Amino acid sequence: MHIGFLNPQGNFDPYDRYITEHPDFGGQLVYVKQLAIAIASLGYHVDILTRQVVDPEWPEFAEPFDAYPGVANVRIVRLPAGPKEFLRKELLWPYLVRDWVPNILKFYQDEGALPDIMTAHYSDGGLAGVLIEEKTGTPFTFTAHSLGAQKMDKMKVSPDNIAQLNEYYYFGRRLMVERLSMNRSAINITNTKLERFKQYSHQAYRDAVNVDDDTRFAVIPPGVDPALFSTNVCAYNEEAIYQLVTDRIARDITESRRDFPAILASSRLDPKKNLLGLVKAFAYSQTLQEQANLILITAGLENPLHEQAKDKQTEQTVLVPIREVIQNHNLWGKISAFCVPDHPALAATYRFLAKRRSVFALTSLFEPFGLAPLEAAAAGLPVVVTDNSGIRENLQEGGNEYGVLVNPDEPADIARGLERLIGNTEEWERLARDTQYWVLNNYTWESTAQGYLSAIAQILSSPKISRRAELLPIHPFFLNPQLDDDISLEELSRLYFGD
Ligand SMILES: O=c1ccn([C@@H]2O[C@H](COP(=O)(O)OP(=O)(O)O[C@H]3O[C@H](CO)[C@@H](O)[C@H](O)[C@H]3O)[C@@H](O)[C@H]2O)c(=O)[nH]1
Ligand SMILES: O=P(O)(O)OC[C@H]1O[C@](O)(CO)[C@@H](O)[C@@H]1O
Repeated sequence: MHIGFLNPQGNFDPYDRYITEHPDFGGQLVYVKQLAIAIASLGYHVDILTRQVVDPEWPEFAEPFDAYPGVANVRIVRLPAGPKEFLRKELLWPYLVRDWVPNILKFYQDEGALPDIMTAHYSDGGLAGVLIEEKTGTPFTFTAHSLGAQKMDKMKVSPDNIAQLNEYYYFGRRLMVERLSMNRSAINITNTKLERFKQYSHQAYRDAVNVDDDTRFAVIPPGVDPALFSTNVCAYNEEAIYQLVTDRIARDITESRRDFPAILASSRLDPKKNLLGLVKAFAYSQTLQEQANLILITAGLENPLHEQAKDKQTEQTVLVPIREVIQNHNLWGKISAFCVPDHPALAATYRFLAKRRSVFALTSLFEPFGLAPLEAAAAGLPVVVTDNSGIRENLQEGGNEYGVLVNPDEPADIARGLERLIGNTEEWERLARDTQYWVLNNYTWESTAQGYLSAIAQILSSPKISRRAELLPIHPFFLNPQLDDDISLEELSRLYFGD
């Protein structure tokens, strides 16, 4: 069997140099890479279809074909879409319609056959899935990873700010495509039940899919790579990374505090990750400040507390407010922020900081799932996690507790969660040990791959007609993108706020 993965944004670098640096590298790309490799290792042919980027800033993404070293059966296929240079994911829509999808069809026409099925990732992959199926009948699964309506909720989109936010995020296009993708996919794949029942039943997706219909959903949890994230492995540059972290701490933290445990977060600089809430929690709690430093590992910037983000929106919505809290509460010397070069380095950083009983925090305003706390726990850190996340249902599996849940909107509650672990050796050791064991034994990419393969087998053996409710029409903008036809603010408001 031949499976295509539709994933236009970000890119796939065989050596993972950019996972912790690239602005559009996040959980989804880790997920697609690991899943593709796991499926291929079970004997299937996989193509990861992505966008060709010819850009001196990201030179590794220019070649049309690539592969992961030592991995058979996975091709990375890069096809042009619009301008040559890297574009953030929100700007890709028209180029996917005009170039990327036609280029995919041409590529397979030249090869003689299309894949048997596509797996589409995120709304942009979903659009390609919809258009390819419309033209060729090739079915697709849809994995949203993160839905626009929840992002809008947490950004507090209102009639007053919707126009301004839509200019940057293109929420109209995103919601419209998400509705189409969940409506027309053969199966929607979610990380958790909560994602299926709660996130997909947002009113913005009404009439697109019935969340109670078991034939339309498969809940398949993601995995963690134990060759990277565990306490029993060493990164190729383990000692060098320990030195890098020591140097960054020495650069930012007052001398007498440099050996303190860390409250550690690692994420993209996106407002939804709520690093601001974490900084506020640290500012709120004298207990935390007396016993720990706050360390923020953020993609792309060497010195985020002092260096401007490349993107104005990121600077204004994430970094400026964080610096204000630090300034107003006199937290300089207690906070460090930096980036690490790659995923092995991130794992090494976790191991280094676990030795001093640090705690990992993911305080996102909302998080569809959250690979980051799974990775941190696998590398030996206990985790404090937003209760507005898909992973929360897993953290409390079978009456157990594998992490401390906190309300991301309440800095005092985040502080309470952290205080349970910082300086509390017994509790720290219990949670670090139990959570690591649980993650490494339950979250494997092989079982994610098995979940996809059984969903795919079901799709390929069932008659097409039974897979769908009423089909939603494809909006004209996604057939031939003309600005005049773009999803209007009225359409977006109707979708999001209801009639
Ligand atoms: O500065 C950085 C940059 C990247 N990473 C890595 O990026 C990934 C982050 O993944 P995740 O925590 O899952 O967040 P997102 O990038 O936002 O991923 C989306 O897709 C994931 C897979 O479906 C879901 O788990 C998320 O909830 C969803 O928001 C992890 O592998 C991290 O190691 C960092 O930790 N720090
Ligand atoms: O915050 P959003 O827009 O929902 O996007 C989440 C997505 O962003 C990325 O982290 C980076 O583009 C993807 O890996 C992930 O699926």
